Amino acid sequence: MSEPSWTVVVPVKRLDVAKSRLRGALPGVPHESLALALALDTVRAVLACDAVAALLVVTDDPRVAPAVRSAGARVLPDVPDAGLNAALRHGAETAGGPVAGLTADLPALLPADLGAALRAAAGTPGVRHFVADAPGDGTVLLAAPAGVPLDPRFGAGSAAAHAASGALPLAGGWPTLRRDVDTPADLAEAARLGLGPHTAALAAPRCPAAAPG
Ligand SMILES: Nc1nc2c(ncn2[C@@H]2O[C@H](COP(=O)(O)OP(=O)(O)OP(=O)(O)O)[C@@H](O)[C@H]2O)c(=O)[nH]1
Ligand SMILES: C=C(OP(=O)(O)O)C(=O)O
Repeated sequence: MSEPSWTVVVPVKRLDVAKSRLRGALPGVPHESLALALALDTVRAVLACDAVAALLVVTDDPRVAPAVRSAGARVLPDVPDAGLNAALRHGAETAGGPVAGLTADLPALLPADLGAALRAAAGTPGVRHFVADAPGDGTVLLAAPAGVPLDPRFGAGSAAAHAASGALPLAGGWPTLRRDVDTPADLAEAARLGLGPHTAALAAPRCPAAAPG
């Protein structure tokens, strides 16, 4: 087993305003419960990854903080109303050392996929690396070695923005890492990969109606 060395920073937005593109994805399931489940399944996989030394969750949400703390993460208060990149910078500057920013919407994430990507990111010293999302235009992970600022450029078109900033794309497959969930279609794709327990509990098909007759 490789020596864990990475601190992973996972920002989680306040649940009442998070994942707006997912609203209505699971009829009858409160939206905040789904947003929380996505984050908890992400956190669970990060904490089970053998390349991760520590997990820092950047959040102000009163439901998220105790839940991720009890799972084993350290919690850092968010930078109020400053956005995802500010939250990532804040976490990375607090963490120090090799640091990887990760989105909190990866409910199918497997520790093995994350570990493989982090080990690949350690391959070229002194350089930042990123993992694009499944469509290839967004980013799910941005890794910086010790002494190199994370310099996050998450948002629309972030894969090109990270490449333009000098970060190198990591070309591994890692389907469960690349499958972030922004829309109901993304959630269906993630379900095909296999959801973590928190999201699966909400997304599991309702008991089929009793067969007629
Ligand atoms: N702490 C913190 N986390 C954020 C912030 N903005 C986004 N995130 C997190 O970053 C991850 C990826 O961002 P998005 O996919 O854009 O999430 P989102 O903004 O909740 O989604 P939409 O409302 O659908 O755009 C999500 O897991 C969010 O929880 C922020 O301002 N602060
Ligand atoms: C945060 C990102 O995008 P999205 O909001 O689509 O997850 C990103 O890919 O950098």
